[in-house]
Amino acid sequence: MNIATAPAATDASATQKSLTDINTETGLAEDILYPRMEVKDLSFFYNKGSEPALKEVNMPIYNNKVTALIGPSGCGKSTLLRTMNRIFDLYGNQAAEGEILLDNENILQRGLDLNELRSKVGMVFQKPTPFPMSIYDNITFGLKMRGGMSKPEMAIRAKKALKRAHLWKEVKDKLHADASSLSGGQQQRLCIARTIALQPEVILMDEPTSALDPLATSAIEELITDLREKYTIVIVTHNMQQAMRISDYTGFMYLGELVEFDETSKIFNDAANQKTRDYIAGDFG
Ligand SMILES: Nc1ncnc2c1ncn2[C@@H]1O[C@H](COP(=O)(O)OP(=O)(O)OP(=O)(O)O)[C@@H](O)[C@H]1O
Repeated sequence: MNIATAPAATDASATQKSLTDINTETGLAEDILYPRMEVKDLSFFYNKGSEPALKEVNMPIYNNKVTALIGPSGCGKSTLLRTMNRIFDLYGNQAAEGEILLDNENILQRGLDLNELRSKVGMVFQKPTPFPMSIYDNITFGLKMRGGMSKPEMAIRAKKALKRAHLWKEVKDKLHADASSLSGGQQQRLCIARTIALQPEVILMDEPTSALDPLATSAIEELITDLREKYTIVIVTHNMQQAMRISDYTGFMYLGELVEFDETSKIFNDAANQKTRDYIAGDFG
């Protein structure tokens, strides 16, 4: 495995592709691993001056990998996820300290264009949240808001996003039907398609399958595994089996701290920290 630091990026589409390198032993081209995002000494306060919900968290988010955040209820998983596209800016009394670098730029800096940030760092929530409009309009809504795209271009982008979200075949004949007519699992794939249509660099997922049945869950898991080719994904999950199945890296959190971060196989088979081992073994949580 090759590890490199993130290249300074000026063009999102250019950095969307993973860099490749030639493995000197095998002679084959392979991806270079680098942190697409880096969380540095991050502390987060829901109320200024109160106990922090995150305590000096440091963590890389590697490009074109799935990173899972696990830990007992209330340990700060969702809080960490939400700092990564500054959803917390929606509420006045909250504060973050430290840095989160996205392609070497600190996204916590003042004056950052939050709409631009959120189109680079998309988010999928626990419950499917389709807009009250047609399937097609759900996909093109963000594109229209952003502007600069013709109708035919938008139609091509929408089709691509629906295909990539494994939904095209199921909806191609009813694109103008109301999104609420879809099943829960289809609605969640629609929300993923809506996020993908904006071509983000990173996709954040907050327990995206917890409201779905096992069949819909496995469709989303398969989709996440596919999406990794093009996107960097961070997922919060309560489901240990799911973290094992779909993630490359796992961070175990406890009481606002990132206790351990490593390759998923290491965390689940040979964690360095006793607390992590106890949690994985189901001793608490
Ligand atoms: N809006 C809020 N205002 C004040 N405190 C909050 C708020 N949201 C979360 N917290 C607190 O921040 C801490 C971390 O919460 P967070 O939701 O990030 O945990 P979590 O690990 O995602 O939990 P769960 O697995 O139950 O979703 C908890 O102590 C929680 O009570």
